[in-house]
Amino acid sequence: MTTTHILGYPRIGPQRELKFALENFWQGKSSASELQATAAQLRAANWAKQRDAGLRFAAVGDFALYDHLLDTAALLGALPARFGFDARTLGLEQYFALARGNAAQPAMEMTKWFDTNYHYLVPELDSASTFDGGFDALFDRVREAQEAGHAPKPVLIGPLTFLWLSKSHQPGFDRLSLAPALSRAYARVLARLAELGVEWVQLDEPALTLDLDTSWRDLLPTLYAALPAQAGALRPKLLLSTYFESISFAPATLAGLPVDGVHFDLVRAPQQIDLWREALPPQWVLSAGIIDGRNVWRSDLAAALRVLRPLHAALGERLWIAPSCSLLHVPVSLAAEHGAGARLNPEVRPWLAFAEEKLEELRVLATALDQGEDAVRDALRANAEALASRRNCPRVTLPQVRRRVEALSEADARRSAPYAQRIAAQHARLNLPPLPTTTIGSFPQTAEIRAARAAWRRGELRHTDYLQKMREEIAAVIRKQEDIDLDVLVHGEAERNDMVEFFGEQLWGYTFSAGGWVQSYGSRCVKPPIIWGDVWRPEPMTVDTARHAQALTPRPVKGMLTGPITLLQWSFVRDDLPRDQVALQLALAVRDEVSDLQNAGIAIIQIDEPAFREGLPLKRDNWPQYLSWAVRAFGVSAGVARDDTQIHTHMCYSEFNDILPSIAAMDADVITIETSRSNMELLDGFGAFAYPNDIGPGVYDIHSPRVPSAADMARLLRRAAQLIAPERLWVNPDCGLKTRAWPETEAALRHMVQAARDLRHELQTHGRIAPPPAVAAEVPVSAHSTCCAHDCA
Ligand SMILES: Nc1nc2c(c(=O)[nH]1)N[C@@H](CNc1ccc(C(=O)N[C@@H](CCC(=O)N[C@@H](CCC(=O)N[C@@H](CCC(=O)O)C(=O)O)C(=O)O)C(=O)O)cc1)CN2
Ligand code: MET
Ligand SMILES: [Zn+2]
Repeated sequence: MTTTHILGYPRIGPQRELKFALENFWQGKSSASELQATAAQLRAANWAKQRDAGLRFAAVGDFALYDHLLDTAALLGALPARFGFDARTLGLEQYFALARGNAAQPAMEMTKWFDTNYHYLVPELDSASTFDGGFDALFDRVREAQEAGHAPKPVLIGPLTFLWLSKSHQPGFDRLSLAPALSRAYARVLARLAELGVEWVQLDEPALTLDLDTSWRDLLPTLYAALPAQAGALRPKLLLSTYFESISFAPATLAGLPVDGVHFDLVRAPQQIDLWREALPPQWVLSAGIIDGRNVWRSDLAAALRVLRPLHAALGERLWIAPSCSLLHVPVSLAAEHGAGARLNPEVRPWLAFAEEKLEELRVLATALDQGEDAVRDALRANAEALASRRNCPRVTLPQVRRRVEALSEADARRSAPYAQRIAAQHARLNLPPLPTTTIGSFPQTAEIRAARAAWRRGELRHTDYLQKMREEIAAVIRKQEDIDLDVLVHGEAERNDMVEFFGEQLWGYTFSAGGWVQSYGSRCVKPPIIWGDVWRPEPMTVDTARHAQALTPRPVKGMLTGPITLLQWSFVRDDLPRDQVALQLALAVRDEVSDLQNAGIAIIQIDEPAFREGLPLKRDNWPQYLSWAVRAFGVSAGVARDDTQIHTHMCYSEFNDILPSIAAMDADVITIETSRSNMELLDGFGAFAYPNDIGPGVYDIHSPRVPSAADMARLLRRAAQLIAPERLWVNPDCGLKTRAWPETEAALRHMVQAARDLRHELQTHGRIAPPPAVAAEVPVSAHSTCCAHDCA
């Protein structure tokens, strides 16, 4: 029989049960045992689903209360030393302190998992990291699954990926030196799993798909050296699992590792199978990741069978089939998308498969291989019909949209004058002081705002009443900003559920689930909208709101838009059109909005691109192509702005230095970026590269409720002023304030305005800004940048 399995299942729950259980626990509204009971129920339900779909194994270890990389660090006994915790006795309070910070320590750093919108906690290693003795939860989970009658297949981050994603802040320490100890720790974990009767373990090694340098490539055998060569008493069989790209190592290199099979992502990198078909070691299994784990489209089962049949003929039982990667990245089930409250376009619904439906696809594929296609004739026919209805749907392709994209010229993607000329026109129009202060767009999304939106969606609040409430909220934040004395205001984004979903809801070619939540980090989720057809903007999306906000104040209020690359990156995107084409369609929609905003008298328009870096391909060879179309798409959206319309962009969560020339080529008049967590280190790159336009380096971390002092922020600004000419410097927080509460927001902004005032005074009196005083031991903020700390509590 063909083995079917999954690399992991969503853990948030069909109704986001885990989110609410976590937030209740953090707020003291429920006990630890209630939280653990919810978690156990979710695991039991997930395993039952896997069994019902005929999967051979139940994935174990894919579930985590906060993050699975944190769980791996705990399992290995490799917790950040600065917390002083013993992994063997890790309690819930300590676990969440690592994830969210506590009074003594900022949280572990959080960053994006490869090219996804999932964020993991970055393990911190140093020369004292020993990996001896970790947290035992994984073994308990194995027993839990066994007791429920399942065959558990534990899922672990493999040693190479673990070490690659870890960081060390100890000067002069190279974490590569930890490889032998880490290898022994994995050997111990595997031996314990073998004792529990575990047959197979999946070691996730997505780092094998990256362009690693020689020192990292050479490390691979060392990292696997302590694992016994033969699967037997001391270790279970090992499936080396790779995803998101093709494996960057030659088959001969991997063939020497003591593993028993390999998993390939055949959705992102189907061509790699040709190389491996011949080279697969004779005892290994080949796990074909044939169903898209990153997107929501129903698979083409006939096409999948065309790939699988020859593999099945050649490999027999050594062929396994699976989704391309963990199903963590897709919503749980389409079951919630029927009946009352459903928002999905009914025409599009049959074209989709969320996690639960993907399990069923696996069952059909395996049955077709084992028993012949007749055994699943009806399912295959239904699949073919759904695909045909998608292919032939006249609403998917819109000739007028295609023509508009084709007609785009190079000039359309550029502003008509160079920055120097534009900025002069903008200074004349805006008349701002030096070091102008602003914020990134959103103000706290209060429970009241969300409740009003939920009531409106349920039909309990009339639309006009909802709109009126949002207008009142906007008026209140305008007054508040005037009172704080910010120079460039924002309307606060109260009316937006999410910066991507909000625009998707107003664009043609998009549809939305009612409950299609995907975990972004911890308890925070997103509901990515779905692009199924050609995109265009039927009418203005933000102009009324922008006009309303601007009418309330003489100060400039920024028009606030999400850029084409972020709209693309944070949506589920159609797979029947190249991404660059979808990006240009989105860019035209944003361009139309920019045009309408400036015609309505809005002088400053921000086009957010926080996902610009995230969209960068995993392999460097593919960077130039992406960067070229991504910069062009941004250029198309901004290119319509007149000289005296100031275009801002905003980026966060990014390692920008790799792509500075492209950021410069976007040619926004002002870029605001996240830098405070790295103590302005990020700005070194902008300084060295001589970034040409205005910059607002974030002066305070919005991920933590901590209120920085004016002196803290002045110190960062002084650093920034050494790298960027003061006349090009703006003063702003790192990112939007939607996850914060009002008291700390107001306090921090008042300090920020004070810091700007002080330095402005110094600049005007002395003609320069002095460097920051040398601090005896400057706290390396970057060493422990915080994450969502306390967001939800
Ligand atoms: N798409 C996206 N990706 C991003 C970011 C982002 O802002 N958007 N920011 C970065 C960090 N990631 C983040 C991801 C999520 C959230 C976040 O705040 N998520 C909220 C949900 C936001 C939302 O869509 N809210 C909706 C729906 C809220 C909701 O759950 N409503 C309840 C009922 C409402 C109530 O009574 O409270 C329901 O539907 O059941 C709204 O405001 O309308 C959450 O998990 O709590 C923040 C940052 C990177 N990636
Ligand atoms: C994740 S970037 C967020 C930008 C958006 N304008 C906000 O302030 O929330
Ligand atoms: Zn941001």
